[in-house]
Amino acid sequence: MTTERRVLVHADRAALAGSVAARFLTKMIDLLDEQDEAHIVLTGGSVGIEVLAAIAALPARDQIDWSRVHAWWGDERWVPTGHADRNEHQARDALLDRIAMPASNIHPFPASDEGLDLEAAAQRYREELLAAGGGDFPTFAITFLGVGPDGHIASLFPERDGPRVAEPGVIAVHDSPKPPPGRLTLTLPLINQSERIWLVLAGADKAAALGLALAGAAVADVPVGGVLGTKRTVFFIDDEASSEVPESLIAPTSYWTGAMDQAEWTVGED
Ligand SMILES: O=C1O[C@H](COP(=O)(O)O)[C@@H](O)[C@H](O)[C@H]1O
Repeated sequence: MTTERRVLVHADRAALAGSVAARFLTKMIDLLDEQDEAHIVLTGGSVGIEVLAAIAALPARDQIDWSRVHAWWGDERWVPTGHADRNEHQARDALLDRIAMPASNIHPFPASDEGLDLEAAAQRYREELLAAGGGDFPTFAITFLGVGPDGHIASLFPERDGPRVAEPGVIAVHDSPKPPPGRLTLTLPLINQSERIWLVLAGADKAAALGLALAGAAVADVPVGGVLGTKRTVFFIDDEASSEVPESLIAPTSYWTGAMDQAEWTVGED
């Protein structure tokens, strides 16, 4: 376990998405050289989906054996199958429909039209995770998280019960302050079992939450402050989001250096 959190600042959100996409593909190629399969966790949110689209745009995506990759989600909005607000729907549109990942490797949360209530849906996702991990939760190689202006991650919102849940698992959320009110989310202890957590956020409206989180604000008030992967925790941000980040936390960064169709980028250790 490392308590180190790195902040990599990019000129703008397009540079950020391209840089994260390139790092992701590089890391996946390395991981799949070392292990049979990898479980990844996707996020919704504006930058999270832009990152997925940037991955889809890189030719290096075809160097990944996607049959050895399993995709999960950190949270989902309680709306029907195919609804435009579903994080699953947006991720399929941006990336999953464009790569050769087998359908059985894609693990969306249940949707609101599947005949389950929120609690039963959370339980079903928990069971699916445990089955994939052979009785334990799978080890997530890379977990993407967006961050809301209020400091929420996944569907763990400030001043709600979710960030206080102390057990690794999946919970139902009935009172999300951001619509829709019903959601499903991994708990913070389960998110923190991820080897690498890559937070992606951009825009001046995220700067205050990020600054508070890095300054050690209480997790119940600023949930993103409680995020810590077992190997790496990296905040990929744009310049606008960086205004309240202490200088000492900003790593000498690696910026995207090439056009989206070139395999040219500089990467640090992830
Ligand atoms: O509702 C959600 O919002 C957050 C952040 O979204 P953003 O558009 O402000 O970047 C996202 O991380 C989460 O997965 C999603 O359900």
